[in-house]
Amino acid sequence: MKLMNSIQEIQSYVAEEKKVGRTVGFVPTMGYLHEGHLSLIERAKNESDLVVVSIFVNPLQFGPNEDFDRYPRDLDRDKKLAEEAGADVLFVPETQEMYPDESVVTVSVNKRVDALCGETRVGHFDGVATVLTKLFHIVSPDFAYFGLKDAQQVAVVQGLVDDFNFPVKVIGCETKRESDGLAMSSRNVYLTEKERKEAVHLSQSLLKAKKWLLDGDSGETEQKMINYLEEHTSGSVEYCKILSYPELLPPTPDTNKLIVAVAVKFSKARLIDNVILDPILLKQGSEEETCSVH
Ligand SMILES: Nc1ncnc2c1ncn2[C@@H]1O[C@H](COP(=O)(O)OP(=O)(O)OP(=O)(O)O)[C@@H](O)[C@H]1O
Ligand SMILES: CC(C)(CO)[C@@H](O)C(=O)[O-]
Ligand code: BAL
Repeated sequence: MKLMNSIQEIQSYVAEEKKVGRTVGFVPTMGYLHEGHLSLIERAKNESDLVVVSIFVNPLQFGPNEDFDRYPRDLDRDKKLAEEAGADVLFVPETQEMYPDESVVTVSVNKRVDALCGETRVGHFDGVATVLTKLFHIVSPDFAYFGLKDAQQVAVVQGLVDDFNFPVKVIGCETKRESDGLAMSSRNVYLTEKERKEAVHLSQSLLKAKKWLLDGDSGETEQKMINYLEEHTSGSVEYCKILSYPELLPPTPDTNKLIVAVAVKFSKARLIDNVILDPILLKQGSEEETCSVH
């Protein structure tokens, strides 16, 4: 695996590879890799000739009171894990390399950002869209892999790619979970022992929501989820929402994909999770196809 820090170096390397007909799979990350990230790298390896992984903790997507400064970092461990999973190039730019001018031109997204994390982390998706616009130009991927744990990010990035005609296929990949159902996340390391035990209730609330949706409407189910999470965790519930996916609008009888999404703030970690459901299969009670939580 080649480690690259310079934009010019990776751009020329990828250009040479593409000249000889190799396809490029890209996995953008903020590092502190876990099995969720590794599953994206492994999938990219199966589907493309050259796998590029980036590690960049993007300051533009963090709010002023968020955890940019203490975001977990361990480059030596990441190098080893990325290589073992099949990365060919690990791109790790410094902030100065990505944003040499303080007054960087930013991308502003207005689609699929008025709900969920877009509503509570104002400006977050502008930061994500800005860094991905740069990274897509730098890496020129044919395929870009994203985890559905961040389902809103997948929806927003798909909108960006469609509307700005990026020649890249966005691939949303299933959420990897710990054995008790907790979605893997770099931020899980911030949880205290007690919070780690409580955190299982995020995925449990999604499973319960499936049952509650059969008995009641989405408004009632959202309230039941809030009550459940308030009862079973010490965290503060930021949202429990049921919306259409990927549009992220209130569901109607014609909605053919629903997302049930939660965000809970613990003392040092804000965790999110979701499940994407097919309302018709939900009514028919097909467990397997309606829920990817377990
Ligand atoms: N459990 C998971 N399963 C599959 N993909 C994941 C998982 N967790 C993160 N990813 C994906 O990995 C990519 C990089 O994410 P990132 O580096 O922010 O990791 P993270 O664990 O989501 O971190 P954070 O705790 O900051 O949310 C994103 O596309 C993200 O959706
Ligand atoms: C896609 C991404 C790497 C952009 O900084 C980040 O939002 C993430 O890790 O999900
Ligand atoms: N995986 C999401 C990136 C963020 O929380 O900023």
